[in-house]
Amino acid sequence: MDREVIPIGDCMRKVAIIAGSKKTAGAIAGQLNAILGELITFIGFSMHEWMENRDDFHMVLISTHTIFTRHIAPRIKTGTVIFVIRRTLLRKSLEKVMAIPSGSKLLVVNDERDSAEETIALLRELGAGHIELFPYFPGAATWEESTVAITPGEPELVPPFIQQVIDIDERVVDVSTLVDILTQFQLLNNETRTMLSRYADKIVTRSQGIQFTLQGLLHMKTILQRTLNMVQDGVIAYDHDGTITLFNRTAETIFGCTSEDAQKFTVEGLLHREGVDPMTFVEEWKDCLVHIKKQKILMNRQHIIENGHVTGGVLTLRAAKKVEELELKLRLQAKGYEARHSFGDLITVSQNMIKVVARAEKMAKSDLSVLILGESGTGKELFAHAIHRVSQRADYPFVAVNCSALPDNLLESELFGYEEGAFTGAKKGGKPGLFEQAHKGTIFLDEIGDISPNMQSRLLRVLQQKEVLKVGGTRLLPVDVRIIAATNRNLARMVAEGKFRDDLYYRLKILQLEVPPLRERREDIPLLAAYFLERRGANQEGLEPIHEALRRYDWPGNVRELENTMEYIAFMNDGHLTVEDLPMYTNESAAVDVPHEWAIEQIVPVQAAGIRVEQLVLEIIHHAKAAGKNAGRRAIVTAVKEKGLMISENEVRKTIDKLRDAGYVEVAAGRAGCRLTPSGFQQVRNGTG
Ligand SMILES: Nc1ncnc2c1ncn2[C@@H]1O[C@H](COP(=O)(O)OP(=O)(O)OP(=O)(O)O)[C@@H](O)[C@H]1O
Repeated sequence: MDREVIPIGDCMRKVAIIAGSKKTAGAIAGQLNAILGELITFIGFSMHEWMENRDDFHMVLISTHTIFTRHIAPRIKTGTVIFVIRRTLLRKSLEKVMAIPSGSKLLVVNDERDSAEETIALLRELGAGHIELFPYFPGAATWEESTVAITPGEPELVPPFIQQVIDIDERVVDVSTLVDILTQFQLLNNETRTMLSRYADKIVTRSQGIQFTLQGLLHMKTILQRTLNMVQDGVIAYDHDGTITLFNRTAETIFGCTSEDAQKFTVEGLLHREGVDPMTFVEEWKDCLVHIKKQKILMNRQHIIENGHVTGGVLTLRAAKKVEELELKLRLQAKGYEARHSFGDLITVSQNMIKVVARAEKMAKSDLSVLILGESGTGKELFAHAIHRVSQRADYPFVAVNCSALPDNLLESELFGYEEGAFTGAKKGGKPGLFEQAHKGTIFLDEIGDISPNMQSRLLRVLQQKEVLKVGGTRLLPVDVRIIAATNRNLARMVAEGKFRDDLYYRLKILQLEVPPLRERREDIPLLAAYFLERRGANQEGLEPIHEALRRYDWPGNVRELENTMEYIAFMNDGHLTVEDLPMYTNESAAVDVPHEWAIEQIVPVQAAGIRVEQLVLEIIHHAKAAGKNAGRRAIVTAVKEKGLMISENEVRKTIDKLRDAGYVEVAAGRAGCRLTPSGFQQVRNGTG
């Protein structure tokens, strides 16, 4: 019958035991308290003592069916959880009975007829069919045919004519009743199951099913523990509330404590004791390096999930030796066969970019090819690394190839490898190709838009057939590689113009990611600038004047150009850096051009040309500085002339005074002349923009 479980907190669980006599009830309560007393309190009552409708117990256990039906049933409050206790014998007691010669006739002595008959029924049920048993209790008719009696702990009731008494001790509560009680209180867990199976070992379980299950559990746990003790890694299993359920020998060595001691802690508590932050426990751990007892330990954690819920987990711990292997792995990374960047390395606050990152993370989960489009320096390669790192291929190589860096024939032998003697200069024994090296991993083909038609068809074949043919080879080699390709070229247009194979294009672009240029996410500029400076440990002070200039610049070389600029600034910053010192303004080709409208054919006085003189002078100063020239009064007059305009030196002086008063220029002593302040620079941009 399905009953409701009892949802109550610890320490409040109270169970009444009702039996024929106070003595029996007390004995049963004593047994149960000895087994489950830490979790539940059991109190015994004689059936006469039990008051009608008591409601201060969560459960009532009754010693026999007869007592329940004849005496107690009408006196129990509706809704109370009731069980009739099943009792059995200790294993050693049954062994005594089984040793009695077949055909013997024995009395079974108890305090009441019912009890004596129940004991006989129990002995029969437990397999004592080889002897004849007769009930005996105080007041029963004397019957002297037998000289041997069996009694469950009541030798004082044995009649005097009996010569031998076999005391089979008090009956004990059967494990099936314990299971019922624990289930009802939702207390059936790994710990109580282990306790039950130990108990079941001592008694003769009345339910064979339960006996087998529990013995099986104990047996399995023993085998598991033995097996885990042979494992070289430390293994710790724990249940939903962190209680440690298994702790193997290596774990004992690592933590310097016995499995028994460890099991007094929760897994978090144990790690905390070693100074490992249990907060990191929220997520799954993978190759997490921690220090336990001054030893480098590599820790992995996996959740155990049952029916969609985390019901526990397993921690594995690897000692220093394995860590060395990881260091070897890191050395491999340096060779370029492992992804160095993850999504965490991608700095952005741009909503636009955040969406691209979210798409990339989604794409990473699939195993399809990815095509990453974007201008040079936008972070395409960074995306490729990050995608690999969270993909199912993360534990295998990540091989990056820049397709435009090598001539066609070299790229071919790099990608596909070659057989010995394939061409003059080919290495003895041949060479494996990068596809082969990337087996089970990812190959990143950067600048895919630059590959020749021959390479396009070879690549297409690899994608279609998942096999590579080495240069000079005849044997097809199966490879399992995911391709991530990237280009800053307009592949769709190249396809339309017949410069890129459409079949290859469509295979590559199954998943397509477009990384926006930096000028379309200017909000990222200050963040990236600070990040690059910080990465170099550079002084970030005194750079306020140039922040606006950085934000306004178009960054044709995108994040890479910004990174280089910040490297330059980190090196140059002496606290007096100005906008004019920035590389993009000192490099003439990249400097802000003087706008077209200034270019007037004839020599005309500036005022007559209707030109804003201040703006023109600002432009000229800026242009001169960007070209690395000085911007004194004379130079400005000349520059104005070159534009077909006319201005006197006096006018230039007055204009400069005005500009200085407005805070747009600073006038240096000597030949250096004027230079723009940040607001002067902004004024130039406003005027030209
Ligand atoms: N969002 C970002 N956060 C931090 N660093 C970035 C970011 N985007 C790019 N970078 C850095 O900028 C540099 C250029 O990025 P990357 O090489 O990935 O660009 P790319 O688009 O592949 O360039 P190309 O097309 O020239 O190969 C790298 O050093 C990269 O780490």
